[in-house]
Amino acid sequence: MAGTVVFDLDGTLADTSADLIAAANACFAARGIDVALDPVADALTAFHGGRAMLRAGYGRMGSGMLLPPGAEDEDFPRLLSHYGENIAVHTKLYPGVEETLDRLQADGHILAVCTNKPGALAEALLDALGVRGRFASMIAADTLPVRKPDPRPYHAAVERAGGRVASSFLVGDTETDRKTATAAGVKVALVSFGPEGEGISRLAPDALIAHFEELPELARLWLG
Ligand SMILES: O=C(O)COP(=O)(O)O
Ligand SMILES: [Mg+2]
Repeated sequence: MAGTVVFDLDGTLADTSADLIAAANACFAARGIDVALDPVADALTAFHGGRAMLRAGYGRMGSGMLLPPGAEDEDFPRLLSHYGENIAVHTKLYPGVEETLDRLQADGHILAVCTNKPGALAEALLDALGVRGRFASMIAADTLPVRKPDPRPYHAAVERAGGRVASSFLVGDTETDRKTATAAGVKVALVSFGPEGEGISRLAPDALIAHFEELPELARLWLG
């Protein structure tokens, strides 16, 4: 019996860190803040989203610099707009993603995306990477009034894809994904090829995957 495999986007399907960081750095430059996040060292922060990157940058400002009130709320839309215009300059699918999606579909599984990226950006990115058509549904940060780790976006991703939550699991990369799966009552596989490496096992995922090639076997085990 086939089931539904739900994927997180940033840090799971695609390494978006360099383009996300470039967008944050453009905001710091526009403000005259002499701070730049590093695409490799700060990748973990990038996978926690735009606001996390802005806060990290502000936190590294010299003590002589003052941030005006509301700076983050002003910079966030600026970051999103810069990012939207440069969404797939450096971004790539992780190794084996396309072959694995092929395999999962050939095994009869339904594929879905549940991301905390704004919907327009998530659509644009999946299109640019040539994989939008693989996913029967895509629930983003602004599709519903709530986002991950609330379980509702996950449930909606499975249901809108035509699947059943009881026969589904999540593939993700952060604590948000771990919490989402727990709240949704499903298993989670966390990837260990991200910036935290095998350290991500601290979140006690039901499985740790070092490569996408491991997923079809896991799907057979968990979904039948
Ligand atoms: O953009 C974010 O906040 C994270 O996006 P993700 O849920 O696809 O990892
Ligand atoms: Mg992620």
